Amino acid sequence: MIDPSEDGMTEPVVSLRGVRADLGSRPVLRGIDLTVRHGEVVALLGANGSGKSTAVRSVIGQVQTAAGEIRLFGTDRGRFRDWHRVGYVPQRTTAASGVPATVTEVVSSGRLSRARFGVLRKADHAAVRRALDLVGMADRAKDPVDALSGGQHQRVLIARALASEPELLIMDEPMAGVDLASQEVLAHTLREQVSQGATVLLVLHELGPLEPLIDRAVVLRDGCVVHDGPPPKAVGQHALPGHDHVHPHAPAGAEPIRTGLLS
Ligand SMILES: Nc1ncnc2c1ncn2[C@@H]1O[C@H](COP(=O)(O)OP(=O)(O)OP(=O)(O)O)[C@@H](O)[C@H]1O
Repeated sequence: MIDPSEDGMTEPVVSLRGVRADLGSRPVLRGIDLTVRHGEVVALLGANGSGKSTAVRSVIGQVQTAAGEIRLFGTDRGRFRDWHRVGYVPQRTTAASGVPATVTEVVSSGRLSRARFGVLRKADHAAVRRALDLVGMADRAKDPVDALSGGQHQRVLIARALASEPELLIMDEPMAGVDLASQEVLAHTLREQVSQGATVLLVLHELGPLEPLIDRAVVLRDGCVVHDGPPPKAVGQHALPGHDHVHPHAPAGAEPIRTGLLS
């Protein structure tokens, strides 16, 4: 029988094997394995400080790893150069504040990885407009990002990631601090991307409105993977719209694997 892992077509889009990372001399990732296959939507869940952001930041090379192997589209991360194939939405910060950039300028910066010699051409400007349209921000194109609400700002960061028309989207808590209207726009945008074949790795605190999109959940605790499989049901139900909290303990009688995964 042919081992599908040896078939180039089924090479995972993201693969981490035994990845360890230390931050400030403290072990934050303690040997994690994570695989995201073509077209999959994988949620990385876990309590505060469990290592979710560190894991995705190690994938895009923002965190140095102490051991293990990371591959992107089958290539060792150290040798990977096709960064236009990857769209990254960082955990929302106040990065925009004080920066006198317009919405279009911010989104255009996400297209530079595709632009030849760093010059945006007609097709690039069209891709930027498409990305703005996708997140419903075309009418704010000329506004300074400083003038936007938190949810609108997040939409702009997502448009920036989409501007390079990436095959892999990595998002760190895209729904955090985002108003309901923007959450719906983001869920819709993500649905569109997924229906067009995008592969998605999402850091989430709770599944929330993205729950129907999630194929698999990987749960971290103290820098280790404690669950890799179907999204934890108990958590999912509580994370549906109308539930803005996650119970620290699963109800009595719940399957052990689902108990307190996020606590
Ligand atoms: N630059 C750093 N230096 C030292 N420790 C760090 C640094 N960045 C993160 N940490 C620590 O590493 C641990 C994991 O952080 P990380 O941000 O990956 O967790 P997380 O699961 O994404 O948490 P959250 O849900 O709060 O974002 C935390 O204890 C955090 O305090």
